[in-house]
Amino acid sequence: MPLLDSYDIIFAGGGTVACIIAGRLARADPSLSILIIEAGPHSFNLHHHVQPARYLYSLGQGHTFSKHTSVQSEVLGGRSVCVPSASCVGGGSAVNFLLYARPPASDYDDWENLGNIGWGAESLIPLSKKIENYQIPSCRPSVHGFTGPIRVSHGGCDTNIGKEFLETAAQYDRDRKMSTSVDLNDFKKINVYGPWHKYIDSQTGKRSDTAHHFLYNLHNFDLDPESSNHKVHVLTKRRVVRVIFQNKRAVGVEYVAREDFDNGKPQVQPRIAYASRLVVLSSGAFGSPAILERSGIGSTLHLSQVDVRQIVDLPGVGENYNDHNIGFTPYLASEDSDCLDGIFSGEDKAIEPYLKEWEAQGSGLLAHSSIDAGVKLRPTPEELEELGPDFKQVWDEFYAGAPDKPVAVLFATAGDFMNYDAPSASLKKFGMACFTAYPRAVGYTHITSASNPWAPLRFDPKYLSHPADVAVLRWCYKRGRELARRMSSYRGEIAAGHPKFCSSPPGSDLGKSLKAGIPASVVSSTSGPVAIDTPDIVYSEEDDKAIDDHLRATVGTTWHSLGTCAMKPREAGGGVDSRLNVYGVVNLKVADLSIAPLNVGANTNNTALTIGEKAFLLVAEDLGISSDSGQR
Ligand SMILES: Cc1cc2nc3c(=O)[nH]c(=O)nc-3n(C[C@H](O)[C@H](O)[C@H](O)COP(=O)(O)OP(=O)(O)OC[C@H]3O[C@@H](n4cnc5c(N)ncnc54)[C@H](O)[C@@H]3O)c2cc1C
Repeated sequence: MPLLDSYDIIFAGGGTVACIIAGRLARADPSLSILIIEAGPHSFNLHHHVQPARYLYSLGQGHTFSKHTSVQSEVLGGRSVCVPSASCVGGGSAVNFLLYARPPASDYDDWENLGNIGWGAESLIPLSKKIENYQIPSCRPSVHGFTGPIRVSHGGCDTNIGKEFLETAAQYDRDRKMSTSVDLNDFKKINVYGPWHKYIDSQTGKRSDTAHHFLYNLHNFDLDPESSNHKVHVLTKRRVVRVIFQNKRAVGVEYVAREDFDNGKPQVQPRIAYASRLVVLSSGAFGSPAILERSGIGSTLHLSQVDVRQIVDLPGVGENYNDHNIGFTPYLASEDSDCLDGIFSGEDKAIEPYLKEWEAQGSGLLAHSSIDAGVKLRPTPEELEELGPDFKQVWDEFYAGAPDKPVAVLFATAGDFMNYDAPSASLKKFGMACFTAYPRAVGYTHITSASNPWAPLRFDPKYLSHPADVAVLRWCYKRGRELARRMSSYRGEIAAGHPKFCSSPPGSDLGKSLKAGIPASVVSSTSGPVAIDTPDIVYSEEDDKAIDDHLRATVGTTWHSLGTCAMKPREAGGGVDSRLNVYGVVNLKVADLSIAPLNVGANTNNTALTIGEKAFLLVAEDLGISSDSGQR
């Protein structure tokens, strides 16, 4: 069935969520004609998608990403930050760092409490089980699924960095537990160090994404929409400009290819595809609000600034931008450490040693994400003191009554994500990565052009503009550092990736004033770790300031953008109702992470997968299709 002008359903965006809904709909009702218009290329069987450990190299190359540069931020010292979002079929699920993480159950209950009936934990946890094929032995069946399409395993091997992180935590952090068999993703566990699993198929060692497990495996699916025998067509490398309405009823979309544009101006007429039953915006937290604004749905102020005629006044569109704020800290590692820096470089000669094992058995470092172990942290009463008054107020208002919510998530990384230079080629690198689970600062994203979907967005994530967000990352830096310097692989710190401390070595006046504690100064090299019972480093006020300055100079995205077409009441700034219908028009839904009304305390892919399953049920119900037949 070659390309048509008219379809039953059109998806604007072919990312994580879209592939789930389209794949399930196509199975539920094979007579449905579906068009997916995706900004990026296909990802089918390409090694930079399916071989897990290549993700960091792909991010550096940028071919399957859109980069969003923020306005300059005063609190970040005038710095702009760059937040890439996925741009390929499969979206984030096809390019992300593969970490399997589920939020605390109370996050979904918070969504429901905003008036979104059917979006609480009781409704969503079964969907999170439905989508997964959990391949970890000895788990609690009640919270996991074993027959869904998305594979979850520990990956191709256990790194010694991950093991040491857990061993060190067990001995050093007496306030928390450690267990090598704990399930950290049971929707409630916090303050236990344990293994961290990944979206990797344990049998093949391949990435488990929604493009391969929902779309590319449809019977008779063809990458070329012109020669396809299937009724699901995917048009790649095109962007949806706007939704076409007739009397506020969505009847199709206008789309363009990049080459149709020159100097920001269309050189050829944009094309239109019609949808007789439904248009679904699934373009992610940057893409979906931008399409709505170009379609005339948004705030009067923002639309008038770009000369778009308003058809629905919806001030919440593009607001409520949420992400997590991350800090990566690099350490030197012993020669025998299992680190992924070589693979991260993307060089064939560095990948070659791992290729055969991956091809033959689906195992080894190529079937890895570099993260084996982590912890969802909540502070003890003493640590709460240390976090200070800015955070205490947030604690009282937000965390104290929600015992399953972590304040931050801390991982050890078997490799250095920031690629700092090591002083000696014989040394390897590992890292500590920590992100704030619920940053208080919330940003925005708005269009700057009425018609050019490649024009930069006016965007500010507002990182660290709330003092509590700085306090959490400062605390995490110190915690990660204490753990790192006790790990057997530790060989020192890479100064360029640490704060510029002013404390002097012990013996100096300042050292004495620190009550003979260990001063904060960076240890550039050492022959090994400190003993477990070594006193903690003592930080002066100046040292804390140095950490804060460092955080402001380096804090970045966790690639977890969400919330910009929030599912909440219209008068509270909502973009969609709890059936995902855009307010003020008909036949138009948004289905992706932009609908999340509040942040979640975890990496966000699992929430996107769950939204995909929920959205499928809603769409199927609206279209009168039995959702049972969409199961496999
Ligand atoms: C680098 C990176 C690392 C990450 N690591 C992890 C991790 O380890 N674990 C985890 O749980 N989560 C991780 N995430 C987050 C997670 O992958 C995302 O939250 C999730 O995939 C978002 O799903 P979505 O469907 O909302 O959007 P996406 O999957 O981003 O899909 C949106 C799609 O819409 C397309 N699009 C945008 N605008 C248009 C337009 N105008 N017309 C047509 N198409 C358009 C885009 O090209 C994209 O393919 C990571 C994300 C990234 C980017």
